[in-house]
Amino acid sequence: MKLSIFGAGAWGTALAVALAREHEVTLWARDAALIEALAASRRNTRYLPEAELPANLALTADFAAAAHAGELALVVTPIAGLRATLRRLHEVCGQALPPVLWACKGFEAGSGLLPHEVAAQELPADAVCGALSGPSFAQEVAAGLPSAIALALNHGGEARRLARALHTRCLRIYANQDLVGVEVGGAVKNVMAIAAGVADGLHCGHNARAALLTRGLAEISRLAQALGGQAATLMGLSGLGDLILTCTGNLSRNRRVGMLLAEGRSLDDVLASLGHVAEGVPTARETLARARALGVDMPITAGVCAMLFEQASPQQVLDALLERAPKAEDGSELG
Ligand SMILES: NC(=O)C1=CN([C@@H]2O[C@H](COP(=O)(O)OP(=O)(O)OC[C@H]3O[C@@H](n4cnc5c(N)ncnc54)[C@H](OP(=O)(O)O)[C@@H]3O)[C@@H](O)[C@H]2O)C=CC1
Ligand SMILES: O=C(CO)COP(=O)(O)O
Repeated sequence: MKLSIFGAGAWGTALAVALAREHEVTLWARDAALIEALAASRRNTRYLPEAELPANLALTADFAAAAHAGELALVVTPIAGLRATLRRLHEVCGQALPPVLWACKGFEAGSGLLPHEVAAQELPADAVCGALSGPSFAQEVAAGLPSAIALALNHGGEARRLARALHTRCLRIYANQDLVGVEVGGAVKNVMAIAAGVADGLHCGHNARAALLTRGLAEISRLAQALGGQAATLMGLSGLGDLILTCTGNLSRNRRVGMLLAEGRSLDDVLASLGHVAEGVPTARETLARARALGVDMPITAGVCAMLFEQASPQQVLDALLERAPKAEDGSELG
């Protein structure tokens, strides 16, 4: 299959390396100098230095050429770049728009929209499109280590066809019909990973981390259901799976943000030192706004927002969470 990947950060590069083992892949980046460097060294030293780029991987900074090259477009920019990339794809391809998958995780800053809601504003109503999301650190996927991710589409038959076409022994693709659940799981686990990094940075212990993941999953699930997703999805790859990976794996950038905040570093300093996107930061604010509009209680997310945007210290946020009144495990009041 001919695939075009838009975005040559860590994840776009890893997917390109993995998918080029089976497919004809073109990787596009907006930065022509980056593409030149990749072509010269066959390595993305800026975003994924560990991986060698296979000889059959085509590289380009020409958006239209990449758009026309693919029978499937994969948008792997951060969510901040999703809207512009979809708009450009539609402009360039018109009626010939191929199926589009996005791999970004988050709510769009400013609008608070999930990726499929952004797509509904930028692509024609009959576009076949959806999300690729799940527990998948770029370095491990590029190295060919086994991973499993979900593919959720607005068209069930196409989801199954594309899952079959993209599936490999090491990059296992599971079709899913719950686009809302898959997107909410992928977005909000990054907020929880910041919280988990803080808890571990404050040496709260293993019990605390397990409690945080479990109560975090309850928050994510409440929000997903209020937005029309299904609870079962959040027990799957793009819910529990990605939550475990990102909250416990030291390769996570969002978890690293939390750990550095717990050391007393400022958010600006932490983000400047990261060298990569940390989607949980802008998404925390949007998650909380959407939750509040829907009357969904998300105390961990609120704590992360207080720390990121209201100068609350990690210890103050931890204390506030621990001082909450007891509740039933399903979130109801004890009465
Ligand atoms: N890394 C991972 O393991 C995984 C990441 N993801 C998700 O994939 C998305 C991308 O992450 P990742 O590749 O890791 O991020 P990185 O920080 O490694 O790279 C970001 C890339 O996106 C480009 N970019 C940034 N803003 C825009 C924009 N507005 N328009 C077009 N391109 C842009 C950057 O280009 P430039 O250099 O020009 O700024 C760079 O190539 C995120 O939503 C992330 O949550 C999902 C699964 C795994
Ligand atoms: O989404 C990811 C793994 O599934 C990557 O997480 P980070 O963005 O926190 O590194």
